[in-house]
Amino acid sequence: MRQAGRYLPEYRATRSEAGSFLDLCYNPDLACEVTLQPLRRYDFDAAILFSDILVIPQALGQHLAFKQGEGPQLEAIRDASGLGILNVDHIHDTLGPVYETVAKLSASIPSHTSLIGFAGAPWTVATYMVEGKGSKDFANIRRFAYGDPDGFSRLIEILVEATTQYLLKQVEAGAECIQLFETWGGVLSENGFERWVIEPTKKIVANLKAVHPDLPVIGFPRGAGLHLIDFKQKTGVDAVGLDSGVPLKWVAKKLQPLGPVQGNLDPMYLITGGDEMIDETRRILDVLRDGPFIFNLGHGITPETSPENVGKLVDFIRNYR
Ligand SMILES: Cc1c2[nH]c(c1CCC(=O)O)Cc1[nH]c(c(CCC(=O)O)c1C)Cc1[nH]c(c(CCC(=O)O)c1C)Cc1[nH]c(c(C)c1CCC(=O)O)C2
Repeated sequence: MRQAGRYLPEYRATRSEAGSFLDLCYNPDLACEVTLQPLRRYDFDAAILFSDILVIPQALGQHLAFKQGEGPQLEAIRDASGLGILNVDHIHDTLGPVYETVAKLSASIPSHTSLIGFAGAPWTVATYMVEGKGSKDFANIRRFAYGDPDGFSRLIEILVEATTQYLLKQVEAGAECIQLFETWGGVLSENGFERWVIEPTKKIVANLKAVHPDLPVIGFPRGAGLHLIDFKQKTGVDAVGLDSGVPLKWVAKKLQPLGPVQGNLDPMYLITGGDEMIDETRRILDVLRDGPFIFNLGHGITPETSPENVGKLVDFIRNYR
């Protein structure tokens, strides 16, 4: 999950030194610094590369900006006629600084800390490319995907290719594990989920494993609900990230026997804190402790999070028996 960010004063300071959020993503020294900041405070077991899932559309040639308070803005591609601006051949020209960040991190994180590289999964990245920004109803992308599946699959194929190349370079630079963020998989119909979430993820996992058979890959299909079993079995991911809504007794019975799971504290508990945060964390650990399990949040940390509560959470988990 996202662990760096605006909840930390030292992140806000480094971000203003960098200029903008994207300047920070493409500045290897400063991106390395913000990745290390939460590790210094909390000594997490893993570090996640600081970058963003939207560097891929940008590297493919789509204009991207992050406007203060408004999130990402892209020039929307609403149908297949818009795909001509995308070019997979030169993505590393833009993404080079990200690989440099990974290499720097690999040299500077403690030896007991794992380094996670990441990318957005194709469907989720495509939502921003087609909607042009964050969306509430995903009407434009569903219209494109359902109305012109062949045209839409060209976009997904471009993303499968670019994402594979991007992740292979991250691994070459020192990433020890990969997480694929499928934040918006839950908005699709049953067939849509199969075609636009499971199929492309399966291809990326196969492409990565063809070169690095032992590379651990975590899939995080947020909002996937009952699709989680299919997702785990068909895509070939090693572990599955759980959003905060997934019922854990069901996970312990049906999903955890298939492989490690990761999750799923609602990040809002890091704002509210107190006994409620500890009780909810204990519940998660109690239900999932008997199988392979990585404690995590159910979604990224928010800017309003209290850094002190993160410390309390980590202490509780470290001392849990
Ligand atoms: C959908 C998505 C994005 N980015 C990401 C996702 C998938 C995971 C999820 O659902 O949260 C993934 C992501 N984004 C970021 C990371 C880095 C990981 C880390 O260092 O913790 C990761 C893994 C940095 C970031 N990416 C972003 C921030 C906040 C930027 C800032 O400093 O203002 C960070 C730290 C910005 C971002 N990036 C994105 C949006 C919609 C926004 C705006 C929302 C906001 O402003 O909080 C796209």
